[in-house]
Amino acid sequence: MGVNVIEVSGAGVCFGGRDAVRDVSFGVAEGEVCALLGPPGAGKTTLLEIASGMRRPTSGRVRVRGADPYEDRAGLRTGAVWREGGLFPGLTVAEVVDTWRRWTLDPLPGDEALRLVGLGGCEGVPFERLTPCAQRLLDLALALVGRSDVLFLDEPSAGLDVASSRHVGSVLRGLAEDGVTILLATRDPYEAWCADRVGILDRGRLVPGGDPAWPRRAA
Ligand SMILES: Nc1ncnc2c1ncn2[C@@H]1O[C@H](COP(=O)(O)OP(=O)(O)OP(=O)(O)O)[C@@H](O)[C@H]1O
Repeated sequence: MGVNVIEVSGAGVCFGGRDAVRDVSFGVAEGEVCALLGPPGAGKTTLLEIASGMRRPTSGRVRVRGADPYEDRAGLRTGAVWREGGLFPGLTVAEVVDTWRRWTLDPLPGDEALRLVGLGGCEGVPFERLTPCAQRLLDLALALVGRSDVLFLDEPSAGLDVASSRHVGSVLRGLAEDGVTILLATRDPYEAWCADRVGILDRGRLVPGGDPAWPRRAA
C-alpha cells in the first residue's frame, strides 16, 4: 500500500477551551476523493483548515506529502476552495484567471486551468454572466492554477441545484482520475456521491466505521 498523501494523526483543535476537532486520524491516498460529512458545527471546516495548513492543530499532527503544511509549504502544491467562493465583478473569466496567475509561482496556462474544469471557451464571458455552477468551477480552476495536486474543498457545490452539483462532482472525479488528491467537506450526503470514501464527523470526532452505506460514485 502506498503512503497517504494526506495524513492526519490524533489531531485536535481547541477554541477558547472548547474542542472543535477531537483526536481525529485518517489518511487520503493519491488520486482519492475523501469526503468529510457532518452537520453544521461538526468541525469539518476546522479539520480542512488544519489539513490544508491554514491553521495549526492544537494537538496531534498533520502531514501532506510528508511535510507539515502549516510550517513547511514550500514544496507543496495544494489548492483550496472555501465556501464563500470568489466574487470578481467587472472581470471576464480570462481576466480573473490572469490576475490569479500573476500571484502564482510557475502557474498553469490560463486555458489549461479552465480546460481542467470544463470551462474551456469561456475566457471572454463576464464573471456576472456565469451560471452559479460555472462560478464554482472557476473557483476550482483558480485552486488548480498553481499546478495543485492536492485540493481542499469546503462544500464545493453548496447552493447549486442537483444537476449542477452532480456536474461539479463529475469534474472532481475527472481530476482524481488524473491523480489529484481531494479532501472535501460537506453537510449534504448527495454532495459526497463523488467520494471514494466518506468519513462522518460528529461534534469534532470521526464516527468509528462511519463510512455509510448511502450511495456513492455509482449513484
Ligand atoms: N475561529 C473560531 N473561533 C472559535 N470557535 C470556532 C472558530 N471556528 C469554528 N469554531 C467553532 O468550532 C466548531 C466547529 O466549527 P466548524 O466551522 O469547523 O464546523 P463545520 O462542521 O464546518 O460547520 P458548518 O457546516 O456550519 O460550516 C463550532 O462550534 C464553531 O462555532
